[in-house]
Amino acid sequence: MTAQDQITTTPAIAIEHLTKRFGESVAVDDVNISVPPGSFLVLVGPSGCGKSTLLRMLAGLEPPTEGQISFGGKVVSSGASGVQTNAAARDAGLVFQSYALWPHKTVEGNIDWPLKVAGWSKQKRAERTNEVMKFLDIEPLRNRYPAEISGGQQQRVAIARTIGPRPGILLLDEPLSNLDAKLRVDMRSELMRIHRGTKATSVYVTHDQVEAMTMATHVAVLRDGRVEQFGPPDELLLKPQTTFVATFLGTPAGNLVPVTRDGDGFVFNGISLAVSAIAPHLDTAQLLYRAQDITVGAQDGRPTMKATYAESAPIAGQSMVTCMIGDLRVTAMVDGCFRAEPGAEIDLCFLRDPDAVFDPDGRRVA
Ligand SMILES: Nc1ncnc2c1ncn2[C@@H]1O[C@H](COP(=O)(O)OP(=O)(O)OP(=O)(O)O)[C@@H](O)[C@H]1O
Repeated sequence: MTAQDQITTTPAIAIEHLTKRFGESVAVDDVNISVPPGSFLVLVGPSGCGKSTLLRMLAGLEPPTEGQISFGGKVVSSGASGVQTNAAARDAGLVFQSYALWPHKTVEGNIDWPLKVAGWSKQKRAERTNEVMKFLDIEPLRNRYPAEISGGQQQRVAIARTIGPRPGILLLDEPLSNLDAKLRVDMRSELMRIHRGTKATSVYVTHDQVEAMTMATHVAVLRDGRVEQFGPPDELLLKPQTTFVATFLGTPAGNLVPVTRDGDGFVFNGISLAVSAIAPHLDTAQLLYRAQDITVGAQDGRPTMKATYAESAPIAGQSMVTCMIGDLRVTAMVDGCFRAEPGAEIDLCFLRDPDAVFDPDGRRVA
């Protein structure tokens, strides 16, 4: 069952045939995504793939050229009919990469302002401001100005300001990218707590696949404005439908080995890696091997080939070893600490059959 099939209730967000053109260039190209209420949808992909443009259309900051967006069954943007509910009336809160706090307002003033604009009474505003400051652990900062608090604290204030009016949809555009590595990891857990606490449906843009895989209930991998694959994170990781997804997701990313049919086998570098029966209709293919399915050192009965050692990095008690077979970069895993002289010849052993087989165009065939 795909993520799409699981939607039995009205989707919180339904994106249908959504396209955005800027002159001749297509930033978002016929995107279709639906998610149920309470989902954490992550839009992930390389720079320029259209993530921010898609989020800006969800926020009502950019009208679509074609297609439509519905929130809870109500159309909020439509290229055809010209419906374009303005940003403030969408029940959606937006958190940017740059926190954009009002510099002349205190922390409390920043959080209070959107409530005031929305017409909340003074007492209700005070109650809600205190509640979100407590929720985000920023009460002691209430009288400070943005310039007097750290980047991580500013980010918390920006989030508090956005969730204050209780938006049904939370839109987050690379909100952690200005934070250092440790704070990013802490804030990831924090954002998930906030997501659960607010019960909002969240859409989160990132180019960091680790962030995507940790936080998402649903992931859309974007490439050149199109959805390459959409589904729960595990489905994308375990069953990538294209070589792009297979090599974009996962830590370390999967290895793709180009092979050619030779008799009964698919051969790379003169060594038969798999029986050609796994893709009988193909003369050439690309085989996916996870890093953990390749190691250093020959083993009986398993295909082994010579490679040139490049580098290694420790990862959770293992070494992630990078080496070259001709022009092909391969990542393997070795238990414990492994180092060699860069340029040294090592044996690489393929421990298991390939995880997936792709045709020359990058589509999964097995
Ligand atoms: N206002 C605009 N006018 C013209 N082209 C634009 C405009 N905004 C975005 N684009 C183009 O649309 C494409 C998608 O841009 P977008 O910012 O959505 O990508 P992104 O995936 O968010 O990238 P990044 O991760 O680098 O922020 C890019 O080719 C970009 O140059």
